Amino acid sequence: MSELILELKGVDMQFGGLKALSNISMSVRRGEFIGIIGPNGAGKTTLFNAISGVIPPTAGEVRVAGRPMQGRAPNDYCKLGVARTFQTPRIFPDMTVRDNVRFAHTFGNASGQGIELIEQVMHAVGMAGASNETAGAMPPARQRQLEIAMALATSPRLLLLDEVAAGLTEGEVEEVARLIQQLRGDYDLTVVWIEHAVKTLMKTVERVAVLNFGELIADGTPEQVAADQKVIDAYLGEEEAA
Ligand SMILES: Nc1ncnc2c1ncn2[C@@H]1O[C@H](COP(=O)(O)OP(=O)(O)OP(=O)(O)O)[C@@H](O)[C@H]1O
Repeated sequence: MSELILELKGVDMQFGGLKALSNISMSVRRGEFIGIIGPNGAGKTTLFNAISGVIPPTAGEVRVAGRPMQGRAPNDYCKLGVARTFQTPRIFPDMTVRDNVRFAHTFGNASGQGIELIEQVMHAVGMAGASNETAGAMPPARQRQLEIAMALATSPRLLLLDEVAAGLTEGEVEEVARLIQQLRGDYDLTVVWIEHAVKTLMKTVERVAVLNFGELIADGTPEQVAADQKVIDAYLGEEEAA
């Protein structure tokens, strides 16, 4: 069996009276490409926060590359090769694209890859020509691309993408999907991708996990998940009608 890069066991996230994640258990093998779908407020971003140590879970266990992550600092996640993007890009708006990527490389590149990685990742996401642009002046879709470049500059093994295709046209979403596929191969990544663009996501990923009201209601191949009545009732019926 191939190596498990991520394991969740009985993960809960309690926000006061709200249980945003409830007893989530799932594993991700090295090299897998997984999509996470579910209605608004289902707990998808909260799951990323739990996996990346941004908001550690209130119960249960997260393991990255076999190591228990409880009590670890965000830097430890980076050292173990976890990188993520945010729904609202977290970039330095007054800095240029290159300086943003350079920052990520300097402070997050635990495996010590040389500075040539900076130009390489900008090229990989199609931003080589924009390296001197001010990051905050770019449209949101470009800022998300920049965030992907920043994530890549940390030399990740596990890349968590949170709605990197939000607000794009169907054609653009397809382009993003192709880019992620390409990066996955080129950088030997395990990818977990949260996205509402279900049609493209289902065609792209190998496995889909579905959250609803903080519970994992399905986890399987896109075909299995698309045929699952619980998923259709909770999400897909509504998406198709939209
Ligand atoms: N830091 C927090 N404090 C309190 N409640 C939170 C916090 N973060 C998320 N929540 C709540 O947890 C629930 C899950 O939110 P989350 O953002 O994970 O959903 P989501 O599936 O990512 O939704 P969307 O598709 O709209 O991005 C929501 O009810 C949200 O309001």
